[in-house]
Amino acid sequence: MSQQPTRVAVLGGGSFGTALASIAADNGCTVRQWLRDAALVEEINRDQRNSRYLPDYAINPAVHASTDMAEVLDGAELVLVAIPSKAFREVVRQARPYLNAEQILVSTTKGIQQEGFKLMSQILEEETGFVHIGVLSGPNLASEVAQKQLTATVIASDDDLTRARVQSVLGCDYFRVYASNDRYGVELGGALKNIYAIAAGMAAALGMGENTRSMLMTRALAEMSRFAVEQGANPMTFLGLAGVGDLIVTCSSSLSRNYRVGYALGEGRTLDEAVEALGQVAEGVNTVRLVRDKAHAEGIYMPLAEGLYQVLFNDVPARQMAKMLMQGEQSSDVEFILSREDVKQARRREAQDGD
Ligand SMILES: NC(=O)c1ccc[n+]([C@@H]2O[C@H](COP(=O)([O-])OP(=O)(O)OC[C@H]3O[C@@H](n4cnc5c(N)ncnc54)[C@H](O)[C@@H]3O)[C@@H](O)[C@H]2O)c1
Ligand SMILES: O=P(O)(O)OC[C@H](O)CO
Repeated sequence: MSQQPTRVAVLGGGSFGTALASIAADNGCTVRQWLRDAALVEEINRDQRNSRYLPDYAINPAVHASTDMAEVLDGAELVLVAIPSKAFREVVRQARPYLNAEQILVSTTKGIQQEGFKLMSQILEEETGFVHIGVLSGPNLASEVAQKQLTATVIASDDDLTRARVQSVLGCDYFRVYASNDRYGVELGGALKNIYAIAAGMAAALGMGENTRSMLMTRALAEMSRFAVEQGANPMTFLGLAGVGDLIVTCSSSLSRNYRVGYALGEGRTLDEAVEALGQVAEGVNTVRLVRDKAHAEGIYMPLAEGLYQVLFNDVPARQMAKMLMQGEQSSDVEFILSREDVKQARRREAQDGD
């Protein structure tokens, strides 16, 4: 008996949503994509192009786009939500009347909601109360995924059906889907790395070298893991694709929007100019503010996030901030091996001995 193709709905007509819709269609799924822009819908259905977000890429003709949420969600077994964090809850609310508890809902969005410091899968949970909820995150520059460059990602969920279904719908010979049950850690990794990608873009524009980039990325990983542990995530997740993997690609590539915002700032543009020139969402701009405020409130040591916040929102020149960061505490390399407190104590003793 032949199996029916899986019915997949993608909410969002941006670059990542479009790339994922095409993968699912390549895998033989029945795919519908929801967009609010009628002209783009027409273009996708007529020309198999998304000239606004993925201009150079031919979309699988089996992807059917629509502005009609009811039509897109009708019969969908898997729903991928690829909407920027600012509009995420609003779109899930629009979708809610057409969703049912049998469906699998997966967020692909790497951002944080200001109210309550909520991650996107928590919003899916709050708005629906469903059990089949997951997060897709990893080193996944949409345009490379669309070009079928060999890529890997992570599906994170404590629901094994969600993990297995996403692996079968999206996994193919150029896109590998690894599984995790640390949904919170995977999702936090995806959101946090955007902060450091802005800093890396800025460092590149300022002509800083490869040693600097390596230091920045490695200390970013230490900072992200420190924050994650304080929030109750498993720090081991940060050794995987959704942690260090995504950090590497986003801090290294001018295809990253966050990196590009940082680069523009490093060239001397204002934040408003940098964001406007990008014309798309760089989630890290908002995330740095939220994470910095939370770190402040909870006494978590995050010098890089603090420094970037000062550059972005308090007009501190990036070079001056880099200098200040180099004069900060010389602490432990890997805090899970040698604690920051042990390093501090040794330095205090050394200072006393020197007196
Ligand atoms: N682009 C990537 O390389 C990539 C890769 C992995 C994950 N992501 C994550 O996926 C999320 C979505 O990314 P993307 O690149 O597909 O998005 P995008 O920024 O390219 O586009 C977002 C889409 O959402 C739509 N949208 C925005 N506000 C809306 C609203 N109020 N109502 C309805 N639609 C709205 C836009 O019209 C657009 O179609 C991002 O937040 C990002 O963190 C992106
Ligand atoms: O373009 P960015 O900076 O949103 O990054 C895209 C993806 O998150 C990379 O994995």
